[in-house]
Amino acid sequence: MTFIVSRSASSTLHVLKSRWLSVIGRQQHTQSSVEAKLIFTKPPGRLQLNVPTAILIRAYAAFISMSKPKVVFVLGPPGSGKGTQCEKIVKEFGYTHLSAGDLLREERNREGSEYGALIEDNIKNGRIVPVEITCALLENAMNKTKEATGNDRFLIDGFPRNEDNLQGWTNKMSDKVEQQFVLFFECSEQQCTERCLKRGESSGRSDDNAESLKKRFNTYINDTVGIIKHYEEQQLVKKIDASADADKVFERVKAIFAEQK
Ligand SMILES: Nc1ncnc2c1ncn2[C@@H]1O[C@H](COP(=O)(O)OP(=O)(O)OP(=O)(O)O)[C@@H](O)[C@H]1O
Ligand SMILES: O=c1ccn([C@@H]2O[C@H](COP(=O)(O)O)[C@@H](O)[C@H]2O)c(=O)[nH]1
Repeated sequence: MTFIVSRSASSTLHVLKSRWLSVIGRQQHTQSSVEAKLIFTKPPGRLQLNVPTAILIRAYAAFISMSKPKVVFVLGPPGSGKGTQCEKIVKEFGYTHLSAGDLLREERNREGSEYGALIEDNIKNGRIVPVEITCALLENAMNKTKEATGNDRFLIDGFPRNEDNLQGWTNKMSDKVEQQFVLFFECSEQQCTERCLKRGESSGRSDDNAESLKKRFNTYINDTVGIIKHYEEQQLVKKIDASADADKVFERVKAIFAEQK
């Protein structure tokens, strides 16, 4: 018999966490015939339950999966409206928006960053920064958000963009997160370029110019499209026509998020 004494039902799973190793460490305790005694000691009453250990193990497995941050990747060509739609999703559905590009620009601007020059060189030329840098920035931002706000649902905007990104993320993060789906904004090069050039009149971005945009599109076609195909093969992609105005596009986005539990 395993005794688990807990102040309340809600804290029981946390108790289970600390007991998990000792429970599964002994083979006979994984048999469903072996019972664990759950004792809730929260006043005013004292509730005692006998629960098969196998059920506790399943509950704990569910708890572990529930407690993994949920991630939606947001992909599409430069200027397709990823950032614009992410802001709307944040307001309506309570996700935290993490733009890989914004995190890289922030790191580039950070005084003393050893990666500043390398990041700027890549951004200006529309190339992809090595995944070790981007993945570390993303993981750090996820942890900080979780700690500060408790929110563990993330829109990761503009990542993964190439094979190096995909491999690096898979190796380091795939066991730590629950991948919900990939939102893919489809929009023509001409329309996206027009949007970015217009944005360039005020954005101050070193890559919102015709020369950089040509390079960014080449990278998108040569590298990122393959990543979207990879997720399509896994039936993870939700494709959206992003050529309409932002509110119309959001109607389509909303329908996708509304069908998530
Ligand atoms: N549906 C839309 N119709 C017209 N303009 C849009 C639409 N969505 C976004 N924009 C404008 O286009 C520009 C690019 O949008 P946004 O920054 O959201 O795209 P993005 O995909 O995040 O771009 P990037 O990958 O280059 O960061 C912005 O100036 C934005 O206001
Ligand atoms: O995962 C990423 C994301 C971005 N970059 C670099 O930043 C620029 C700008 O990205 P936006 O998403 O348009 O803000 C992009 O062209 C890359 O150079 C990256 O390397 N890795």
